Amino acid sequence: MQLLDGKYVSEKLKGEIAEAAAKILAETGRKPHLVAVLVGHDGGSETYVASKIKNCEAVGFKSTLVRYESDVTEEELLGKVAELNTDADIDGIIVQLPLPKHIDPEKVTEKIDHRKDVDGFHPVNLGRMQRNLPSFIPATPYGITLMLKEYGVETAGKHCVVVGRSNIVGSPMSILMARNTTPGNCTVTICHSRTPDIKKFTLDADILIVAIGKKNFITADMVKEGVVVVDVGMNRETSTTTKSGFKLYGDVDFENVSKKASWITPVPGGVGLMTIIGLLKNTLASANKEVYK
Ligand SMILES: Nc1nc(=O)c2c([nH]1)NC[C@@H]1CN(c3ccc(C(=O)N[C@@H](CCC(=O)O)C(=O)O)cc3)C=[N+]21
Repeated sequence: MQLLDGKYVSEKLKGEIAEAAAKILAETGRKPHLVAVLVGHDGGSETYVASKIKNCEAVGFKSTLVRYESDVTEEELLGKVAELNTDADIDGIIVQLPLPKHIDPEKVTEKIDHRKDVDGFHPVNLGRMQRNLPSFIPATPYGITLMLKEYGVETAGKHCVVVGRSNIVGSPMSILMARNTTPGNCTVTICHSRTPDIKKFTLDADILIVAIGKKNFITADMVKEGVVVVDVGMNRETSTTTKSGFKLYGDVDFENVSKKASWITPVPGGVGLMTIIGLLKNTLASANKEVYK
């Protein structure tokens, strides 16, 4: 088993991103600027947004955190997004998901100017990605492709099984792995809650990407020898042994599945760290007007 090490890859790519940001600063006198909007106090979201902000600062980006209480109205939030859209100093806007039930995430996602949509969730970006046109690619799937590329994992002609069909991971991931790109050119199967026998598909996977949100969902009997495993699970449980009071678990029984895998991502230290890199790279591309003029 070889580790797909998110810590190693993310540190390396952060170095490259920091160099590019320094170049922008030298040439234009400005820094790439990300605005993150956080609604409410959900522990996970707060941690992830804090990590995004911290990493922006680490690579020389400007970042702004906009906070609302969970009783903010949809109207107020949409108004804020409209204001951020027209602010010329802002390159990227993300609204952290999930949002409280009274706010429609689709409305918020579509309100963000697709030219500043560094989460890559806007329908324009999703459509452009599917057509292999320049676009912002959702941060987690983007980070996963960067990881596979860094380790030179072969994907062409392989059977890639994606477990989960969410808008932010499973669905865009399946598009990326089927595209005529590197990584890509896979035969892709998407499994979800209505797939009667998921094991039948996972057992045939050369590459298995799991984003379903259930601790230890993938066990060793569900995979074949030599499989490449990407664990997108971020299952937080309270813990008395960690200083944060939480412990993070993936969707894969790492201890046993790793014995059969050729490559595998750990949790933490895998995909989560690469998500940050995807976001930073999108923000950099926006500042450089690489996707939209
Ligand atoms: N609009 C929006 N964009 C997102 O990109 C988005 C979102 N909403 N909602 C929630 C998910 C989740 N997410 C993570 C980011 C970083 C880590 C991360 O840094 N993980 C570290 C450690 C985390 C820890 O220890 O708690 C790791 O896996 O090693 C994880 C998860 C972004 N998301």
